[in-house]
Amino acid sequence: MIQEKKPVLESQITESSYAGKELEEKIIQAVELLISFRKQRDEMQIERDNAIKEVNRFRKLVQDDADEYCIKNFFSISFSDIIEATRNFDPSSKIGEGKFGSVYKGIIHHVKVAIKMLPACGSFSDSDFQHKAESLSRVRHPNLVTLIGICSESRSLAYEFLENGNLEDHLACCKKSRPLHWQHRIRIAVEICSALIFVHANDPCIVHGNLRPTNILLDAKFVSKISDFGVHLLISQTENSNNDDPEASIYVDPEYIDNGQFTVESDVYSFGVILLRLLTARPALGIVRDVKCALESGNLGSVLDSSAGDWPIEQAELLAYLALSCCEKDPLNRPNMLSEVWPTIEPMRDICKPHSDLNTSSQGSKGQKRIPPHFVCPIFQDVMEDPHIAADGYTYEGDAIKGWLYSGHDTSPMTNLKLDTCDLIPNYALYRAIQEWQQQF
Ligand SMILES: Nc1ncnc2c1ncn2[C@@H]1O[C@H](COP(=O)(O)OP(=O)(O)OP(=O)(O)O)[C@@H](O)[C@H]1O
Repeated sequence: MIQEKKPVLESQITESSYAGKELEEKIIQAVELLISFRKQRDEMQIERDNAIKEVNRFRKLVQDDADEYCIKNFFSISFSDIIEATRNFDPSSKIGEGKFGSVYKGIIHHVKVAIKMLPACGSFSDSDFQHKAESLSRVRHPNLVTLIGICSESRSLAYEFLENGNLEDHLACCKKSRPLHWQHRIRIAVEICSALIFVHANDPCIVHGNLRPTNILLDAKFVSKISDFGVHLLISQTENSNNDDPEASIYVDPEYIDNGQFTVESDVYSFGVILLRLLTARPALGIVRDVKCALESGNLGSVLDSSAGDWPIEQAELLAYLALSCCEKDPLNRPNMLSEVWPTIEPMRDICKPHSDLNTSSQGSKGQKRIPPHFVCPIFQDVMEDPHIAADGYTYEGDAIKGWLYSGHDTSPMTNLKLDTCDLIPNYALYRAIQEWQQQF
């Protein structure tokens, strides 16, 4: 019996010894593969570490460049410069009067500026004031009026000068201001929203706290910019509480009146009242009630400002409801700027022509200059003011690409491919080229 099974067993032994050898070889191969994978992993880790170092070095370069850019574009002004620019505070140089003091126009270091005189006797030292103002000047956005210099001695702030005055004058059609077309108004709403999202996301968060149409200024192309943001940080508490303008109080969050604290929701409230003013141009007093009544009776058209042209009723209603929700008494019931207001109003930009097409005839001649195509934002189709490079290598207007990304896109607006990163890098070279080109006209 055993003799009979012997050949079978022997062949099985031989087979298993082959199988054993095969397994051994496979194990050796697997170990070799493992060693080579480990080697590759180590090499890749080194590559990754080097790439991180490179990215950090690049980020630092960009940051240094940004700091240098801000420093170069921010200057300390002597009191004698202020006196010269305002022609010794000549009334003819005065362009406005706010709750903190007068505003003059003038030219400093060849730059046209608006000089805001703050109360001289603040509770901050000159260096504290300088430091705070410099930090504010670094917060830049195309829809914020840029603070370009200060005089600590006289507590003066020099801002970029905006040619088309404030939004209040355009809504009230005073000081020879013309009514704005509804397309302008919707764009202005989108721009204010974008700037507010930006300052609220700043670290530390900046709440405007005094948002109203006199603080929304329009540049030569009718692009709107919020002025005075952060000014309350440069003024002592007592000076800050000095607000006896009844018109201004209509824009103030009722919650602030109760607890004395400005919050992000306070700006949402003021934004709501501004939106109602853009729609109706009615006096701010009673505007919430009037628009509510008109909506309830299904007759929003009766309160819309007809001097703005034929409002698209669907969008106007959407804006009116949005504005009313911003004006809710309880801050918790107000919408979030980024997640609720922006997605509602940003798409409306599509029905508005670019600012340049809406300009009045006085800007007509500017349309004749040939615009280098790379100066034009692929999204806004307008000359860029704040060009930023995205991960797809294309340069866009900062506001446009931020809006694109904030609204949840992670693809390139040009190639439709997924972006490796949502990081944006300011394109200073292009910015300077555009500035130089614009100065030729
Ligand atoms: N950078 C600027 N460019 C052009 N005009 C400006 C500029 N800054 C201010 N002005 C003009 O001066 C006016 C007064 O400005 P200011 O900010 O002092 O006061 P306000 O906005 O009327 O009120 P508040 O003191 O509540 O801010 C503005 O409404 C605007 O017409």
